[in-house]
Amino acid sequence: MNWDDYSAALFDLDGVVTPTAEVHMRAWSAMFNEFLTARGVAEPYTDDDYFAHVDGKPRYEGVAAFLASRGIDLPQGDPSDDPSAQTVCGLGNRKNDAFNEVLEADGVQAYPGSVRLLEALAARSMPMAIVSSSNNAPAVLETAGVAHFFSFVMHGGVASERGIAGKPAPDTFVVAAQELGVTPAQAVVLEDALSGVQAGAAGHFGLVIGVDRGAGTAALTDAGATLVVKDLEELL
Ligand SMILES: O=P(O)(O)OC[C@H]1O[C@@H](O)[C@H](O)[C@@H](O)[C@@H]1O
Repeated sequence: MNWDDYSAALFDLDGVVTPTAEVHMRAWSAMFNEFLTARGVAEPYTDDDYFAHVDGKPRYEGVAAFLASRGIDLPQGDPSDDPSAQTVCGLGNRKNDAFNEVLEADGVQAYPGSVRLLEALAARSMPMAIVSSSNNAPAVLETAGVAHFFSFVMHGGVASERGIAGKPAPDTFVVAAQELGVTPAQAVVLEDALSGVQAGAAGHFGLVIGVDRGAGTAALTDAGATLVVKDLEELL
C-alpha cells in the first residue's frame, strides 16, 4: 500500500473505524427475531441475512431489503412512526432504540489498528472523510473520540437532507470526494460492507479496500474490493 499514490481517504465508520457494526448487528437481530417470532415465522433472522441484505445500507432500505427476501410486505410508513408501528419505518425505529441503548450503556472505542492508521495519515496531512449510512455516525464519532480526524462527515442524515442515494449507489462517496476537493480516482475507499464495497467499485475510486470483519474475503473481492485486509494496521 503506497499512500503517495492517493490524495484522500474515505472511511466507512461502523466496522471500519469503530466496532459498532457488531452493535448494529445485535440490535437488528433482536428486533427482527422478535418481529418474526410474533408473526409465527419459523426461520430465524441470522448474521448471513445481515451481510446479504442489511449491512451498510440506509436504515429503512435495510429493513425493506430483508423483508423482501422473506416475501413479507409491510407498508413503508414514515420516519416519525412509533417504534411499535408495523411498518418498515417502525421496525427501523425499534432497532434504533436498541442500538442507542447499547451505545449509551457501553460507549464505544475505536479499533486500535484504525486509530494508528488515522494518526499516520493525519501526520502526512491526508484529507479524510467519513462516509456512513448511519444517522448515528456523529454520535459514534464523538463517543469514540475520533471525530477530529475527519474534515467532512457524510452520514444518513446528510444524505437524506441533500437527496443523495445511499450505498450500494456510489453517490455518498462521490460527494465526500468532492467535499475533500479530489476526484474519485484520487481517493481510497475503506469498507467492510458488501454494499459499501459495491458503491466504491461503482464510483471507480482509485482503490477500494475491503475490511473483512465477517463478510469474507471472497465476497468482498466479488463485490469489487481491489485489496482485502483484516485490520487497518496492515495499511500502515
Ligand atoms: O440506523 P442507522 O444508525 O442510521 O444506521 C444505518 C446502517 O448504517 C451502517 O453503517 C451499518 O452498517 C448498518 O448496520 C446500519 O443499519
